[in-house]
Amino acid sequence: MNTESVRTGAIEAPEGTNNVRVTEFAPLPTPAQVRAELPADEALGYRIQRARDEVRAVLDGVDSRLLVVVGPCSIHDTDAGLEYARRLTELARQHREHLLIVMRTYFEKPRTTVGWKGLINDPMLDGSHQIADGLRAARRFLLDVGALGLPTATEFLEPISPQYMADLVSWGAIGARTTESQIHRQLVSGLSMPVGFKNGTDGGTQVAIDACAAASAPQAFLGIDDSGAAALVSTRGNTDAHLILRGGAHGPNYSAEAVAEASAQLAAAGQNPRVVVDASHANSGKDHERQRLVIAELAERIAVGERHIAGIMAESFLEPGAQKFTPGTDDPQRLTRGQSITDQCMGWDATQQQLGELAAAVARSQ
Ligand SMILES: O=C[C@H](O)[C@H](O)COP(=O)(O)O
Ligand SMILES: C=C(OP(=O)(O)O)C(=O)O
Repeated sequence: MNTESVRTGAIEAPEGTNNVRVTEFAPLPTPAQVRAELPADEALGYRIQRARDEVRAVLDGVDSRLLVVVGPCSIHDTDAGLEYARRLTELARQHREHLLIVMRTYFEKPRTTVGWKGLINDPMLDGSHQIADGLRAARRFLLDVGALGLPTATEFLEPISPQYMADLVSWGAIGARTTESQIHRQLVSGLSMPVGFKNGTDGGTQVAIDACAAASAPQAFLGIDDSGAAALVSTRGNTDAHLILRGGAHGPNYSAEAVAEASAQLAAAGQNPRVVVDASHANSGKDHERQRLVIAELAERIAVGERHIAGIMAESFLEPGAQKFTPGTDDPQRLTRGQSITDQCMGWDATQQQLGELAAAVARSQ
């Protein structure tokens, strides 16, 4: 049936009603297969458990350090990503008394409209969508970063991929575009690590506070199990859900007043009043130079005793800024090494300096 046959009343031979717009179903390896191919050893498992406990302690204010979730907007080149991880490992050691540094290892990108959707979705960066390879590449990268002793952070964008790699992640995020989604709230209720919900793209914090309440409750929903089979998933609830302030359509929300207001809203809702502040996204107008100013202001406030800020997020890579990249149009071989192909990032020198300032601020506050 098409609009012409509706207009004329002509009856066409039925083509079936199922999956009319699907062009292909390509089987993927199961989560159990990928985890068996790329296993985590016992020592790494122990370190991940410990890092999750430390993140929880910082979020709860039991550990007086500052959580710092820092790294590229997205991982598109695992070799450059690993070079960044090695450098960050050194900084994490240097500042371990004051900062708990967790590396952003983001493999799934939500897009405002269309664009490259991350290493899992398109690991060849050419629109070929070799997702089986993407899942393996993401897992391998997490293992390599884990082997350096650096904890990892990622955004969970949909409910299938976590089965392939969430065992290697110490801190998770739900993005501004999906915080209101019941699917994501249910997912978080079963995730093993602390997870932050971003405020909405309009700047609204209530959706994220509602998300924390939904995620902390036990849930039952449709998912997949280790063998990739559809399953009824029943969860205990994630009591480590928290709020991330990332600014919104009406501007930033990292001011002392905005943080205090969000914190009071959280407390009134019975949620953790301590928040993570994202120095990037709408808090910096997606301008990497502005992240520096945001972090400098937050450091000053932390130094003089502001207690509602449990953590800071920043986007950073080897080179400053970002380069325009469209899969299928631009040549991945011509990309500048170590520079973001999604949001603008601080370069390495600025990153070193900003983390130093944050560590000094925490030291002054203690
Ligand atoms: O952090 C990533 C981006 O802000 C988000 O994925 C949206 O990006 P886009 O507006 O370029 O699609
Ligand atoms: C997509 C991200 O952020 P937001 O959801 O705040 O836009 C991100 O942190 O990569």
